[in-house]
Amino acid sequence: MNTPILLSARGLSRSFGGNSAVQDVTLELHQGVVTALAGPNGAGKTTLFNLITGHLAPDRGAVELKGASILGLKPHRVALKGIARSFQDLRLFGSMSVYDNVLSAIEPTPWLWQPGGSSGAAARRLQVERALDATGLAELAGTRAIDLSYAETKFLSMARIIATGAPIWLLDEPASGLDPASRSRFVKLVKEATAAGVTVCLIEHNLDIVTELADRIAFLDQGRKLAEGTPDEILGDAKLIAIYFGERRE
Ligand SMILES: Nc1ncnc2c1ncn2[C@@H]1O[C@H](COP(=O)(O)OP(=O)(O)OP(=O)(O)O)[C@@H](O)[C@H]1O
Repeated sequence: MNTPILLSARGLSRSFGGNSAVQDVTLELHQGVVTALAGPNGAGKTTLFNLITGHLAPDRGAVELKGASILGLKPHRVALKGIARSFQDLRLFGSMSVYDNVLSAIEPTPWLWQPGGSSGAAARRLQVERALDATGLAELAGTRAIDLSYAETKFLSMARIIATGAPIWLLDEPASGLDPASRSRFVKLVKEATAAGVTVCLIEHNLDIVTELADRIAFLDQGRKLAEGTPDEILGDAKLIAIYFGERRE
């Protein structure tokens, strides 16, 4: 990898009771690079995100952003440092409009990263409008989130991330359940962001999307990182593919 390491997680471990959800996992995210976390259900992918973003505390390990530890920071502090994330359950405000859902991600409260730190109301409106344009939601700005289609809610979740201007995106199954046309739009959106320098780590089960988007794949199984490499290396490894599909069919 030729670009600098932005985010580095080293030796992360976390157990729940006797269940080792994440065991000694090391992951480095390089600037502008798309890294996919792949692996069967229960492999530890979402837990790894939670350990990086401060939603869970690791039993062991380190997390550094540009060489400075962010371990122990609360999730909103991690977000303020420019690490935006999405959730499988999206966490939208159902009774609020599309516009307000996005605006709430960048209100001048200390819970999300503010590019420049001092953007005024007009600048925030512009950020919201740009994020809605980028995600194709501009015409739905006044619609309540609860009235959106499934695909539209997924793009609204992306719009909330885009509006923050955060340079690092951690996306948890952002394209799951999308129809082919929406999937293509999603792929284009991520490609545009990475072309502009955004660093992306995504959890994704759809191997077509992984192949299209990922520069690197980290493959997890039962809490351990079994392998990391290019999509060709990982998806061409018969043993890993057997683990992936074998476990998912159980
Ligand atoms: N808060 C929790 N309490 C107890 N066990 C948990 C908790 N969070 C995760 N686990 C367990 O940790 C393991 C890893 O779960 P995790 O959700 O990280 O896997 P995953 O790879 O993201 O799976 P999926 O692809 O199904 O989303 C699983 O065995 C899960 O049941």
